[in-house]
Amino acid sequence: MIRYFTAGESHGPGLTGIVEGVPAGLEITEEYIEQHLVRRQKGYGRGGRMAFEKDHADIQSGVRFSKTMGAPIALSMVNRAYEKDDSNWPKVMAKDGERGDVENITLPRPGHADLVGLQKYRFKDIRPVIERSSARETAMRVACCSIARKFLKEFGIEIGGHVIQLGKIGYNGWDSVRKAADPLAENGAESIYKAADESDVRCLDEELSHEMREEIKIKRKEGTSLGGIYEIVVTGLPAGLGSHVHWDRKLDGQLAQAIVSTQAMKGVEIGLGFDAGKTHGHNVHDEIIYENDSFKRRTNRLGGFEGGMTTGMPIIIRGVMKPIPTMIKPLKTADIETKEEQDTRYERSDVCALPRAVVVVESVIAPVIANAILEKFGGDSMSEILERYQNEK
Ligand SMILES: Cc1cc2nc3c(=O)[nH]c(=O)nc-3n(C[C@H](O)[C@H](O)[C@H](O)COP(=O)(O)O)c2cc1C
Ligand SMILES: C=C(O[C@@H]1CC(C(=O)O)=C[C@@H](OP(=O)(O)O)[C@H]1O)C(=O)O
Repeated sequence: MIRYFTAGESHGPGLTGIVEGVPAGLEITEEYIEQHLVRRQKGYGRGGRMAFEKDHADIQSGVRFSKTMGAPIALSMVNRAYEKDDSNWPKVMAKDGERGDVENITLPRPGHADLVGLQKYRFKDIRPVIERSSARETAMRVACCSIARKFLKEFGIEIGGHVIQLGKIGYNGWDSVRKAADPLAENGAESIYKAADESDVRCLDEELSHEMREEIKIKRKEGTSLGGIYEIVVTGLPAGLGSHVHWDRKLDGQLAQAIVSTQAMKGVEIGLGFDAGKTHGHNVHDEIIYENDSFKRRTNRLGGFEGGMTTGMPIIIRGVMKPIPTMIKPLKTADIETKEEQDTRYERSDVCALPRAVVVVESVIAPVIANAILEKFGGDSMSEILERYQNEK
């Protein structure tokens, strides 16, 4: 079973990741990981920080001559924000010594982890909460999960995501999204992300991309922020990953958990999702056919899942990201020291991180699916698992 841990503060010296349970013999390089790190940094609506961070994960252990050894893989990444010549962060984030004149942050931002994190850990300063709740952590998540993504690729399983709604701009219903994404998915879901990456808002539709960009411009000027909805497609799956027999073995539920555990994610839908509740059964269930020696579904409105198991059709899963909590135009908040009403204080922030978040969500679902493969076809080395996969799938 693949597990990963991340450590590190947003403005500390760097981020650390440990990925445990990766079988021996998987080819992995820093260059492979970096391509997804670079993708995560790109997107219209990003804030100033992404202009100078150059995310790169150093492989510290577990890999020899570009192949995994079955041992834990340790990754490390520097925060350029900390290292810059004019940086105050070594002083603010010092691991020892006296606090000196480092100010307390006392104005919690509604929608961020600030107030509850402070209440929970009994801090008098919001800084420690900001540092760990920040989506800076997603840089290391992407690095760790890219290894699982590479594992899946060895089985022909590909993941690709795209933006389908940004604020009020988006596709006109399920069929119009399918028209844009499904022809690409026929060549594997990576075709979806490669096409979406051509757009700086990660939308497959040129006209919508333009409107989304304009919407970000407007909302930035207004001093507010935006979220939206994305769709992730996974292709090349065998039928029967996950299980119907117990709640925590249902793969669709596990994927939802991975997505909602990502900063700012507020919901998940699978296939038609919430729209399935607005129509009748004949518009929802996918008829079964037998074609080219295997069972298939005539349509894929249930997004590749029945009974918590993959049907063998592509997984289609969507998530919603709320608008960014840090905004130029203030909201009201209460100072944690004086308890007086105040305007929130603005610090550098993304206006819309949705295009970047697509890469994070593509990544966080990879270990979940990789573990379903390991559960069914498991082994200690890639050759052993691939052998079983070929014989048994
Ligand atoms: C890729 C990405 C970038 C983000 N950038 C910012 C940001 O610049 N400013 C901000 O206030 N929140 C940003 N967020 C959202 C916060 O991290 C998130 O709202 C916060 O951690 C609270 O957690 P919750 O929204 O899951 O409740 C970002 C989220 C993601 C996924
Ligand atoms: C650093 C990243 O995202 C950060 C996520 C984030 C937040 O509050 O979640 C706040 C911002 O941090 P800063 O104030 O240092 O600019 C973003 O830049 C990143 O994605 O690598």
